[in-house]
Amino acid sequence: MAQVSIRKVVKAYEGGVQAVKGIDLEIADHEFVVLVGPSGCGKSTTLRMIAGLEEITGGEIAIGGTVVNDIPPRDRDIAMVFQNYALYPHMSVYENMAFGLTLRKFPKEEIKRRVENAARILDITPLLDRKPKALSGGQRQRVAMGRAIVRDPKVFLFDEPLSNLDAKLRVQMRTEIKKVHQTVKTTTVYVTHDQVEAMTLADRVVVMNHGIIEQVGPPQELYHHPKTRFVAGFIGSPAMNFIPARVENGSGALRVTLPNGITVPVPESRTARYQTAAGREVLFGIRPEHLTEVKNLDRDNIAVFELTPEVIEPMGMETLVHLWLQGAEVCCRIDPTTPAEPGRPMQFAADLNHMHLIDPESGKVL
Ligand SMILES: Nc1ncnc2c1ncn2[C@@H]1O[C@H](COP(=O)(O)OP(=O)(O)OP(=O)(O)O)[C@@H](O)[C@H]1O
Repeated sequence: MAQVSIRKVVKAYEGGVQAVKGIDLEIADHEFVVLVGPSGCGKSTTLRMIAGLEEITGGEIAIGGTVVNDIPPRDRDIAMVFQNYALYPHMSVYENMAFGLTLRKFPKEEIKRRVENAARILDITPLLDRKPKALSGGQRQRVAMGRAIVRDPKVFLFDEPLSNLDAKLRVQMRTEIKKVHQTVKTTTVYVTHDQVEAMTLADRVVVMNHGIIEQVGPPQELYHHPKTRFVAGFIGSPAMNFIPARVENGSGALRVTLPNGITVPVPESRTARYQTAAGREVLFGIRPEHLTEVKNLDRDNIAVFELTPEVIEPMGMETLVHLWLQGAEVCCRIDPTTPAEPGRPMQFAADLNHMHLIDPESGKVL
């Protein structure tokens, strides 16, 4: 049985904005699901409907098999962690973590056991007597998570919990959240606009755009097999290159022609799939990591062609090369030891096992 079921859920705000346009999603027990998408895509609204903080306009949400449409937030057996940790300033860390249980009239001993256990998981035992003002941002975030853990709810809901932290702390807390989930295994729904956070945390990523779900899948599946241009461009950093191209059928073999007379042969394994695109304009999609300097030419399905770098960005572990092909920006990832200079043409190799063709009209990956 799914722990959270979202069935044909619609949310229309007053004034007619349809923030969520009939989405379906089944979240399994113990699963960590991340809702990700650009600002305004409806991810927070979806989370708030699961929490009961926002009324549902249509459809139904069930938690643990019970439809909760008409059940108030406090009776939904969920715990929510927000970006502003909302700790009570006059209470100690212990009291902040215990508060929800005290309200629910848990026995003192049970409260102590749960708070101490959560403090151990989060490594904040030495902080239990402190007040929130004597804590760093990361420590406050741990206390906020502690408050959720002690409740032992069916579902954790996280709404951009790391967005107030600096870049370094974000990465640390991300690992911390993953570690906590591996320990307590509580079903989690997590909202972020950061695709790296989504990829690193999720068992399954839900990519939302304009109030709909574009694609749901494990991180690797979204990376390797995006179904739409939106997902292809959203997942991965730097983003996938989209180069205007045309599919040609020459003497039985399919090939893709790119600007500047560059031609790439379609790998045999893709011929049947792309046959219907013959004679059509497409977008040739390739990630920067699959468009590199020429090195291991023994691999199958490599196309080599000359390009002229325009901007070079050394990143330490790698170097990014930017260039423009008839207006389309193209980014390539090369080894930092490979010499590259703006204006000096060099050979690049495209790994065609990782190419994508996209219908420019529908945005669908072919
Ligand atoms: N209370 C509200 N009243 C009217 N419209 C709203 C309200 N809350 C959100 N919206 C609108 O609904 C849409 C989805 O908002 P939502 O906050 O769910 O998006 P989001 O993907 O979480 O974005 P962000 O990352 O910016 O929070 C947006 O167009 C937003 O302007």
